[in-house]
Amino acid sequence: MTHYPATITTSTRGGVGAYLLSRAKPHLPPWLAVGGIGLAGGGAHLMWANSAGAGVGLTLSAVALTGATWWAGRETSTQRRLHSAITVAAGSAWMTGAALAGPLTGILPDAYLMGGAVLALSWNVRMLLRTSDGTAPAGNADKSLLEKVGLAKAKIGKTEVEPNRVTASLALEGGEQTNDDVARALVRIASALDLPQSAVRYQPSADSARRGELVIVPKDMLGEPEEWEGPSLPGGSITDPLVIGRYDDGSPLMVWLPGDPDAGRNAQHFLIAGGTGSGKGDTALNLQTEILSRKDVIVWMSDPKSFQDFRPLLPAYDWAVEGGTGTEVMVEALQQVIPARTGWLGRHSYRQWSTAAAVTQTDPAHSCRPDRTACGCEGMPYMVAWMEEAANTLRALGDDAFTGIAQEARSAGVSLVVSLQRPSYDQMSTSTRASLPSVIALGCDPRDEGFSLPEAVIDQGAHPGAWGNRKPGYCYVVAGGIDPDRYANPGRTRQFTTQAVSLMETLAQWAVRNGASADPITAGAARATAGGAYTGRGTADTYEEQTTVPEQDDDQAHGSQLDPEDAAIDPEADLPEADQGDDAPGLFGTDTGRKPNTPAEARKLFAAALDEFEADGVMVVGPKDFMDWCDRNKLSRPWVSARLKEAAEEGRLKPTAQSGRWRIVPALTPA
Ligand SMILES: Nc1ncnc2c1ncn2[C@@H]1O[C@H](COP(=O)(O)OP(=O)(O)OP(=O)(O)O)[C@@H](O)[C@H]1O
Repeated sequence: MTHYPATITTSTRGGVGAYLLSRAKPHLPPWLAVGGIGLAGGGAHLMWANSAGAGVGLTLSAVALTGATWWAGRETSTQRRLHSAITVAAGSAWMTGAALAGPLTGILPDAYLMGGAVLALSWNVRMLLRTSDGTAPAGNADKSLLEKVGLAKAKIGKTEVEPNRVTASLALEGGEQTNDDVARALVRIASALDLPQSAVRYQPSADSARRGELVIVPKDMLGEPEEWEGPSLPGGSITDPLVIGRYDDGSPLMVWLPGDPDAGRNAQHFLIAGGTGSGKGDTALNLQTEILSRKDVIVWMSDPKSFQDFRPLLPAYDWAVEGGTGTEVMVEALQQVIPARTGWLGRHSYRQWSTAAAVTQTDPAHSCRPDRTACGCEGMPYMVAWMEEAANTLRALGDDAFTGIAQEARSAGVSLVVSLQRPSYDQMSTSTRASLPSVIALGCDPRDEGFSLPEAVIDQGAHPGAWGNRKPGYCYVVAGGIDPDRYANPGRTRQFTTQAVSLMETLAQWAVRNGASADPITAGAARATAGGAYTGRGTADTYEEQTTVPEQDDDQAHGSQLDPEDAAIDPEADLPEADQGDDAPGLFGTDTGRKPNTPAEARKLFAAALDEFEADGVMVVGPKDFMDWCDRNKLSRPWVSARLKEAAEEGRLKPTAQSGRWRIVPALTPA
C-alpha cells in the first residue's frame, strides 16, 4: 500500500505518541467541531438568554445555514449532501436551544453528548470507508479520473448503476473538446480503472458533438465458454432472429438475414472476419445451425477446407462444393439463379422476399396470372450462399462481378455469407468489402481492426485486435436489426465440442426431412448452369458423388492465376496440331489415345470431352483442364483454346467472368 513508507517515517521520527497522533489527526475535526458547538452554545446563552429577538434570529440562522449547506452540496454525491445538511441542522438546532434555554436545560445536555458523539463518529466512519481501500475521496473520483485521462473539463451527469454496468452521461467543455477526444481517451480510462480495453465504451450522442454516454462493464461476463446445445428455434422461419451467442450482459446475440420493410432493413450479406484461432469455425457453425433449423431457407455451401468443420451438416445443404472448380461452378450458377429468382418474385408481386413467398402461392395478390386469380405456384424459400475462406474465390471473381452479385442478390431473397481467413485488405478489396456491410468481427491482428469494423465502432471502444486468438468466440456484430448502441458491445458465440457432432447430425437429418428444398426456379437455373453438378438438398451421399470430381489445383480454379502460357493464347488463331511439335507423345506417360485422323474427327473428340466433363459435373473449363486429354490425343493446347472459342460461338460454352474460363451449357437444358 502506498501509505506504508510514510507510516514508517512518521513513527521513527516522533515515536509512538506522535505516530498515533498523526493517524488520529484526520479524524479529530468532527470532534473539535462538536466541542466548539458546545462552547458556542454556552457562550451564546450568556449573551442571548431570554431575548425574544435573538430567538427568532438564531432559529432563522439555523434554517438558513442548513439550506446553505444543502445548496453548497449540490455538486457532491446525494449521500454526502444529506449527511452534511443533517449535521448542520442538528448542530444549529442544538445551538439555538442552548443559546435560548441554556446548554444544561432539559434534554439538551443528553442531546449534546449523544447526538454530538454520533455525528462526529458518523464523519469518522465516512472518512475511514473512503480511505481504507486506498481510493480517492468519492467526490473527487470522477474529477481525478477525467483529469488523468485528459478530459479535466468534462462533467459527469446522470449515472445509472446496474449490477455489472455503469452508464454515465458525459458532457465535454463546449468548443474545446469533442466526442472524438473521448474515443481517444477510452484506453486511458480503462488503464486508470485497471480494466481491459473492451470494458470501457463510449456511445456518442447523435445530437451533440460534445455529449455521450460512457459505459463501463467491469466484470467480463463472457469469460466462461458456453457450449452449443442446439438451435434456438427449430422449425421457425428464417425471418425469426438467429441466435448465435450472448452479449456481456447476458442478452442474446442475434442477427437477421432477410430484409424487413417494416424495420427498414434490406436483406443482409455478412462477413465473418477473424484471425486464425479466433473461433471463426464455431461462429460459422452457430450461424449455420440456426439457418439450417429454419423451415423456409436453403443453403449453398462452398468450403475449400473440405468441410473440416461442417461435415456433420453436409446432408442439410441444398448444394455443397469444395474449392476450385466446384466453387467456380457454384458462383456461375449463383449468377444465373439470382436474376431468375428476382424475376419470379417480381412476377408474383413481391418487392422483396418475405415468408409468404416461401409457400404455395394461393393469394391472388401474389398471383403471376394476368387475370389475378390465385396461381398456385410452388413457393420460393430464402437462400443463403455461404463462401468459406473466400479470399481466392472473390479475387478470381473480381470486384465488379462480386459487387453486382451482392447488389442483385438482395432483391432475389439471397444472402451471401463470406468468411475470411485473415481480415485484411490484401485478402479482399475495398469495394468487395463495402458490398458486405454486416460483419461478425472476431479477434484479429490489431492492424486489421480497421478492415473488420467501421471506424465509428472502433471509436466507441470496439477492439477485436485486443483479443487476437486468446479469446475465441468473442466478437462484435455490426448489422441491421441490432441497436447501434450495441455495436461496440462484445458478445461471444457458443463453442462446438465433440458432443455437438451427433446433435448436428440429427439436425441435418431433420433438415432433410422437414426443411425446404429448392423451388423449381432456383433448381432449374442451377441445373441449367451446373448440370448434374447441382445436387439439391439430400443426404450425405450426394456429396460422395461430388467427390468424384477430379481434384483441381488452385491455378485451375482462378482465371487471374491462369498459366501465363494460356493467357497469351489468341483463341482466334487456327493453330497447328501438336503432333508436329516434339513434345507430344507420352509427355505425362499417358500415351493411351491416338491422334485423330481428320479435323472433323478431332472436333467430335473435343465435343465428347465436353460431354464427359459435364457428366462429371465439371461445368467450368479452360485449356488447362485439357492437358492430359491433349497429350493422349496428340493435340496442342492452343488448338484446344481455338475449339473452346468455337464452342462458345456455337452456344455449347459461355464465357465466365474470368478470362480463359468457360462454362459448359448443359446439353439437355437451355441456358
Ligand atoms: N465461442 C467459443 N467459446 C469458447 N471456445 C471457442 C469458441 N469458439 C471456438 N472456440 C475454441 O477456440 C479454438 C479455435 O477455434 P476455431 O478452430 O474455430 O478457430 P478458427 O478461427 O476457425 O481457426 P482457423 O482459422 O485456424 O480454423 C478451438 O479450440 C475452439 O474449440
